Amino acid sequence: MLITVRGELVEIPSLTDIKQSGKGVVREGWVMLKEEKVKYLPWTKKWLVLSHNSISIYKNSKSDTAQWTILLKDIEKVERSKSRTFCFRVKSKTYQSTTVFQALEISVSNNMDCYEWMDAISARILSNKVSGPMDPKHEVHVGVDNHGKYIGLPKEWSILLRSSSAYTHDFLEEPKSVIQAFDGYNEECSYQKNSPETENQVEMKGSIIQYRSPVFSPSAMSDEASLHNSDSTTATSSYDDGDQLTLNYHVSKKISKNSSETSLGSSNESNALVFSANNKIQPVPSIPNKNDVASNAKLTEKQAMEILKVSVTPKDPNLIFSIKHKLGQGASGSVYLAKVKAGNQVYKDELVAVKSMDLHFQNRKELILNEITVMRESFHPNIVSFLDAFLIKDRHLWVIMEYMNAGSLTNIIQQHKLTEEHVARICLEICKGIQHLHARNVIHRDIKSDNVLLDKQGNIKITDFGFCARLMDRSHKRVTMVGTPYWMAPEIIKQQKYGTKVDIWSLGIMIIEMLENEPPYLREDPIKALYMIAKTGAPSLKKPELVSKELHSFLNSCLNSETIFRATAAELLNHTFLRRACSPKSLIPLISFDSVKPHNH
Ligand SMILES: Nc1ncnc2c1ncn2[C@@H]1O[C@H](COP(=O)(O)OP(=O)(O)OP(=O)(O)O)[C@@H](O)[C@H]1O
Repeated sequence: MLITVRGELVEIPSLTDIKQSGKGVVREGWVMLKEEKVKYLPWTKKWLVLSHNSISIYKNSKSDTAQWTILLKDIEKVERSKSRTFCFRVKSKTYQSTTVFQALEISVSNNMDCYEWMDAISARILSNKVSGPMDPKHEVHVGVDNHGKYIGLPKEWSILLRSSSAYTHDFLEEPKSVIQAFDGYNEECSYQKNSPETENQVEMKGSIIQYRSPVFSPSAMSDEASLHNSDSTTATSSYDDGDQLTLNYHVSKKISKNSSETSLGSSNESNALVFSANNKIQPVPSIPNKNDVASNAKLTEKQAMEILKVSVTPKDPNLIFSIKHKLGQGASGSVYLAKVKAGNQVYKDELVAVKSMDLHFQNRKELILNEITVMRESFHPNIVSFLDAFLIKDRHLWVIMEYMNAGSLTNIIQQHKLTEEHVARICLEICKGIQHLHARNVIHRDIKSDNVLLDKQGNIKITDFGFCARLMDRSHKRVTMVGTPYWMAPEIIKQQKYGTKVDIWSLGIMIIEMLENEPPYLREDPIKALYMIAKTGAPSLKKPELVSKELHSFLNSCLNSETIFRATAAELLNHTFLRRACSPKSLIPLISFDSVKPHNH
């Protein structure tokens, strides 16, 4: 079908075409909708279909011809709306032409459905803004010529380096260190395109530049919606209040070592980092091999799904929990605050945190298994407890965790000046959690303030086990480059064999965060930060004179480039500095602020 959009003829495929095309339907279901400006028009029930490049409105699920199609590239933003319960607004870019609507209000059956529609549309809007190359292949061999210049750098790396302050005399003086940091990125390139997340990224064996999925602020509704048929979920859920939602794009660049390892079933390890918009970097998970996860087998996607299916509780979580609002957005999904519905005796807490992941958009399902397995097995007062997991329609995985009602240590660091007694308490609790993991030969690999959560009683716990690795035994070492660059130990960056002590280095960096509000080199480009860590080793404090001897000594025990001289968690627990720890109660003034405001990006 041809329609006119801003004077241009645009071909709109029929629903049969969309379904038969390789990309297919991303999401479809019944909605109530109306055009915002046209007040007198009633809400009408329509069949909404999201494809990779458009949203189409059909009379019902059997109609083949769209009544209306909106190209995603014409959408300016997606935000929560208070016009109706479980409602969101799709706002088009302002055009002169009257052929394009200004804003569509879409109401669905429950809060989660609303978020999932918004997330799905937003991810697609982003992927329509950034399109990656299709299927190029080439060999990349990086080297240094006689004049000290790089030769053979992948184009993406050149761009990154050129746009990076790292491409200055520092790097030009020591290109070998740069190459050492990038070592392993020199294999055959391949590009992947298959999910909102991967579609937003150019991926090759040497690097992935990823534009991360949009992040929403939390929900804004007030009462239970009347249920109308939605294909997306069948049960109702109730929610509490919240604020207006707006859509933001968090752009991130992701770098991984071996994209071949991203294919499921590979037992190799991957080097993966996400460079996020605020110059923080998040890791892209490595494919677990036989030492990761509990499983000793190479997992295909199908096998991972089979294991997931038997690992979850076979119930509809919507009948047990009501979603209140969004707490935050992670790389693999969104985290919501949820209330356990009345009459449920299974969960002792009234409030829980729900991490919801759309498996359709997860091409590394083993990592989710990794997270669930380690959390489930790591029951400890300093590790966020796993409570349950559910799978909705074999697609939406809900991981239920204990709710940490004071948010992350990052929030606290940003709002308060911590005393050494506070720092000692936090280190003591985190060391206990790390020791518990290390005693089980588990390396967390992503210790940082973002992954330390607190509650209002002053309890401190480690979370985010997506990147952890299990060693065969304590003498076993790994080489995978996983972590968040600013917190990464030099041996990981240099691709040397490493063990549990990488977590101790990251703890040292987290102490610097607590003292100076941010880790060293945060203001540098991630690539330069990697280089600086590899080159400099232990970073210096900005104002060492303000720090006690005990804390200096503790920090030095963590931040020793020579791993044999770096302390173990057990050794740190005996360090005199930790004897200065304040009581958990003394942390309460730090968390009395509204630290867990609904997610508001
Ligand atoms: N148990 C919890 N209680 C309270 N807030 C939580 C809990 N778990 C996560 N959050 C919050 O939700 C947000 C996203 O968490 P998540 O673990 O998904 O983030 P991430 O580590 O960035 O993502 P990913 O694990 O997908 O890479 C964070 O801001 C975190 O503080």
